[in-house]
Order: sequence, then C-alpha cells, then structure tokens
Amino acid sequence: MPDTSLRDQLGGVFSMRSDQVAFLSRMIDTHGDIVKIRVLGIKMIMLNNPDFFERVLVRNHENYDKNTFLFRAVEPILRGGLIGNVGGEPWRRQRRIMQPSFHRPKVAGFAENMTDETSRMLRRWDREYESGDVVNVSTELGQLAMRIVFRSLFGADVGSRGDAIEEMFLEANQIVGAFFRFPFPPLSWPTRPHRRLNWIIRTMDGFVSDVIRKRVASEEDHGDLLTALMNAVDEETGTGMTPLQLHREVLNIIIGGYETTSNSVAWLIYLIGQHPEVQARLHAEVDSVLGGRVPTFDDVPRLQYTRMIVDETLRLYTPAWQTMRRAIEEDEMGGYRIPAQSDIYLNMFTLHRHPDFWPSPHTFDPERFTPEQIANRPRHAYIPFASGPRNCIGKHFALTELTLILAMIAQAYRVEIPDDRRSVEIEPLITMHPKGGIHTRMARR
Ligand code: HEM
Repeated sequence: MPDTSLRDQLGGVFSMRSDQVAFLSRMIDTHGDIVKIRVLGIKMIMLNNPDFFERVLVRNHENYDKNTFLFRAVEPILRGGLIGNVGGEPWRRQRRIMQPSFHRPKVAGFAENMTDETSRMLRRWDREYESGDVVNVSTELGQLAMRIVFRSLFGADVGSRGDAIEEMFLEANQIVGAFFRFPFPPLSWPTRPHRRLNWIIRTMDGFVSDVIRKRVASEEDHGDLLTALMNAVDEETGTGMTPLQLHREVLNIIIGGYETTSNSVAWLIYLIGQHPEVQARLHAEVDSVLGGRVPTFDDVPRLQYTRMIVDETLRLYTPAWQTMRRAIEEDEMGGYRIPAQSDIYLNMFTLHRHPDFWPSPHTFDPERFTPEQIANRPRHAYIPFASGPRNCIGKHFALTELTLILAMIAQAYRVEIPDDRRSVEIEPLITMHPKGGIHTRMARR
C-alpha cells in the first residue's frame, strides 16, 4: 500500500498543525485513493474513493467500529452517546430507541420551530440593521441554529441561558478543534484550555440535568424531542433509556445538530452572495413557490433549486468533514490488504472534491444536483451525512432546516459579499468553519 515518505512524516507534524486539509490533499494527490498516513506515531489508512467509503460504511459495516483514537480522544465529551458510541449491540439498541424520534412526521413537527426562530431573527435584522449594512452572519446564524436545536429539544425550557450556552459551545469547539489538529497533550491533561473545557462540560451537564429533572417531575408531554426521547422504548425489549443515557444523548444531539447546521448556513449565504446568478434563480423560486408567505414543511419538496444550492454547499464545505473507523478483522480494498485493527481515516472534504467525480471540483455549481447529474455519479461520491446504518440520525432535520432558513433569508434579503470579504479561508475544526466568519452586505428586497 502507498505510504507517506519519511520527509512527509516529519513535515506532517508541522503541516497537520498549520494546514491539515492541504497536507491530506497532498498525500492523496501524490499517492492515490488509498494511502498510509503516519504522523507523530499515529498510523492510519486514508481512503478517498466512493467504493472504499461504501465498503467501510455499508457493504462491510459490521467489520468497522468507532474504537479509534479520534473517538477515544473525545470520549470525555461524547461519553457513550450515539455519535461516539463504539458500535455493536449497545449502539444498535440506542439507535433503535432514538430513530423514531427523527422520522419524517417528527421532523415535520419541528419545522415550525425552524421558521418561527428564523422569522424572529429576520425581524431583529430589520430593526437592528440599515439596508446595505455589512453583517457578520456567522454569529447571527450560530445563534439561530442553537435556538432551533434547543427549542426542538426542550420546547420553552431553554430560557435566557441559551446565549451563554452558545458562547460556551463555541469556546469548547475551539479547544477541541485545536486538539484535533495536534492531538497532544491528551484532553485529560490539566492544561489551561483543557481545564476550561472541563468547566464548560460541567456547566452544560448542570443545564441538561436541570431540564431533565424538571421534566421527570412534571410528567407533562411538552411535544418536544426531549419528551419523545424520554418516552421512547426499544421495540425489541420494551425498555427505554436510563436518565444517564438520556442525558448523554441530549448532549450528543446538541453537539451533532448545532455547529454543523450553523456553519452550513453561513457557507450558504457566502456562496449565494458570491454568485448573483444563482441568487437570482433562488429568489425567483422562493417568490413563485411561497408568494411571500412563511414556508411550511410541505413546501420543502417544492423548493427544488433551493435544495440544490444546499446540496452543493454541503459538498464544497462539508461540515462533518472527517471521521474514523477501526477494521475489526482483516479486509481488502482496491487490491490492498487492510490489516485487522487498522485505523481507517475517512475525509469527506477531499472525497467531495475528487476530480474523477466532480469536474472543476472547487467551483460552486448547484447544477451538479439535478436528478440526471446525481444519477450519473456513484452514490458514495457524495456523503455529507455519511452512509449506511451509522449515517446521521438528524439528516432530515438538517436538510429541512437548511432549506427553510435559506428560503426565508432569500425571501427577505439580497446578500452581497463586499470585495474585501470575498476571500474566506476554511478553518477545519470539529466542523468546517469559515475563518473569521462570513461578512455580507444585506439589502432588503
Ligand atoms: C448539515 C448538518 C449535519 C451534517 C453535515 C451531519 C453529519 C453527520 C455525519 C457525517 C455523521 C456520521 C459521523 C460518523 O460516522 O462519525 C453524523 C452522525 C450523527 N449526527 Fe449529524 N449532521 C448534521 C446535522 C445533525 C443534526 C441536526 C442532528 C440532531 C438533531 C445530528 C445528530 C447526529 C447524531 C446523533 C449522529 C450519530 C448517529 C449514529 O452514530 O448512529 N446531526 N452526522
């Protein structure tokens, strides 16, 4: 199997810290779609081909679990919740219990939270900004995504703590993101940022325990995700979650559902602001489908071009851009032997820009997502929500949210990226951030 040279192994220590994505892209350009990466004593096999992704995530998924250094490293944060759960029967049971709470009818019920919160944000923009003001939309959209996930989970119980919790989340993400770029010292070492991270986790725990405790005492059905999860039972055993497991899953849902969507909307705004012709078509679609009214869940399938913009944005700036698996038994891929116990590194950012499947891969072009073009590509060339049994449980929630938010912003505003803000670097933290945020000129339509 192609291997990183000694020079790259040594240089990789610096490169992974300064520009991880460029380093990994270079390894693929040099060696092809399967390559051994070795940096700082960490060994992993990086894959970059739709067939290989399909093998790991779908066809031979039973052979791959999450017992990898990446998930072990974030265990103090995810603590056995669905995202980092190693796999096997404990994961399967949790997923069985939780899956119905994310089915279509449930998501339909959350759509109103999404449109209500977006309307509130737009009304505030109308009050606070003059038409033509330049706004850092990343901050605004972070708040919006947090409010939507909190309101969907806790109904009215979020209260005034939402803003403080959002700030803590951002800070935690910076600390963990820095750790991912350079995983030393371990999170368990009491450095200043790691102590701060622990404090944030304890504060979040306090908040979540508080809400759950009140809920258990009240026994009321609040019609939110928390109630659904509290009442959810495993259809095979008839048992539900313990309060501790529920607590962990709530935190995993916040972690899975906040940053990913907030960054996606920021990139959406950036890309339509850079492409006036796409924005004009978007405006034409939302005007004709919605005629000025607030969209509903049933409008989502009709907002076809809006959805194509969403899909193309998730390709270019795929939020959950990397993950890992461990090969339990030996396997084979592309004629190469994958030894048992290998760490497998899956990078969706490079996969989604693979030149064999994406002509002009770095160009924004929503036309890639017409039904004809989708049919002409291998299915696993595009997997922003992963694939197979461990795909994103919140996929429909997220796609509904992104489509509704984009449609509502487009109904109200024309966005334009000022010349001095057009070049935005990616910041690969846990999710793919726009470095310094997205600044746009917002003109009321
Ligand atoms: C644009 C938005 C989103 C993207 C791109 C995204 C992406 C992903 C990906 C790639 C995975 C698989 C991770 C892996 O295999 O290591 C995943 C898992 C997960 N996501 Fe999302 N996600 C998004 C939104 C959400 C939302 C809104 C929620 C919850 C409301 C959520 C909750 C979860 C959970 C709980 C898992 C773990 C599932 C399991 O292992 O069974 N995500 N997500």
